[in-house]
Amino acid sequence: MSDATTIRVGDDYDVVIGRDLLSEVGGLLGDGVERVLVVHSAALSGFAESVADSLLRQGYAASLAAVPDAEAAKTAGVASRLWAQLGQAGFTRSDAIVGVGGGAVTDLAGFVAATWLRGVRVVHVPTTLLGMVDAAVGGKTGINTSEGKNLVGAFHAPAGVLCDLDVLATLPHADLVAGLAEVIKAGFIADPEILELVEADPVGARRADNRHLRELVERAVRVKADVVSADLKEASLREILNYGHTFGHAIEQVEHFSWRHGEAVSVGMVYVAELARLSGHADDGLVARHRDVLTSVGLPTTYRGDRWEDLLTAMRRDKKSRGSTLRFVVLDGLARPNRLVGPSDDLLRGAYTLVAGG
Ligand SMILES: NC(=O)c1ccc[n+]([C@@H]2O[C@H](COP(=O)([O-])OP(=O)(O)OC[C@H]3O[C@@H](n4cnc5c(N)ncnc54)[C@H](O)[C@@H]3O)[C@@H](O)[C@H]2O)c1
Ligand SMILES: O=C(O)C(=O)C[C@@H](O)[C@H](O)[C@H](O)COP(=O)(O)O
Ligand SMILES: [Zn+2]
Repeated sequence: MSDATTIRVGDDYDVVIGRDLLSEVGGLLGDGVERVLVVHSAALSGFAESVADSLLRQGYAASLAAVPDAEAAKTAGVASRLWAQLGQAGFTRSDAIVGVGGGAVTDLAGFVAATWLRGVRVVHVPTTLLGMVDAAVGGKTGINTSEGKNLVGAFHAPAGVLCDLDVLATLPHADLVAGLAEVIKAGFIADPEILELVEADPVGARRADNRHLRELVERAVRVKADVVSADLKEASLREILNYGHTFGHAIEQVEHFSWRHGEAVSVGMVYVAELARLSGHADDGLVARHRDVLTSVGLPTTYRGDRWEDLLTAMRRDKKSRGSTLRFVVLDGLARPNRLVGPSDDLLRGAYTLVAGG
């Protein structure tokens, strides 16, 4: 761990970023743990076995739980199977769960940890860029229901997060690019230096061997750590991390999760940038910068599904809504997040027309 960077989140836990770290998970579990359940996607058992082997060598009773890949992991049925496994293995409050995988797996593992015995420790080992910079950090856990994305969940901070950049070597290119959406989001809401790094070398940004990868990960994690340290339960400030997500989650829902989360958030950021411009918050230059930087790394900026009514229904279920009033995080300028409350139907549809390409 000598070359690793440690970012503290509140007074609670560390996010460790570096290389060759998979055998270090035990060090993040804390005292008194005997049993560990390593939850991982069935499609990705190699990393999970490395983690479990290192835990066994350190004397933990580690076992593996394979779950379906990607969004198929985030269901009540899968959570229920894990609860059964924990019950049969006699998991107590001094035992722990380790989530190894992308954001879908860590959201599920975190949710099961939050609910088992009303809360046991969880350590996350994110294996996607998106997981490292966003999903594994901050304690939002959850599963989907047929009505929408992340509608059931809990805030449950992890005991630690281990980001081993080496694992990104096997990540499919499209998933790496999808992770850049949340990196770029952190740039727009709080750290413009991120945007400058991506804009200076967008081709490099799309590669797992990007020489700026570690700096991008560290900067995005710092943005997230600062926000959730101040507002874990999303009373107000934390909403800024939801930039682009109202429309993004609606696309995911309407398209039955055939879009990657990062791809949908990319279009969602352009949608909300247009909404900000139409409502007098953002200027033309800021909207153009969204399209330019997202396009430059290969992310989508249009949605051509012609599903406005379905999208609107899905947006109304957004957690930032209050009663029948939709609320959006908008930018008044670069790194100047604000809220747009109750935009008119004309405004909502006007922004949709602009991301639908005409
Ligand atoms: N809790 C939060 O704060 C938060 C934040 C952002 C996103 N999310 C959630 O995260 C999820 C998206 O996460 P994601 O983008 O990581 O996608 P994902 O978890 O669906 O993983 C994408 C794909 O990459 C594969 N994969 C993962 N790591 C790999 C590796 N190293 N090598 C090869 N293949 C690998 C997975 O098997 C999967 O097929 C969504 O459900 C989203 O809602 C949560
Ligand atoms: O951590 C947060 O807060 C976020 O909003 C980060 C988002 O990138 C993430 O996708 C989150 O899961 C969305 O949460 P939700 O509350 O809109 O379900
Ligand atoms: Zn997100």
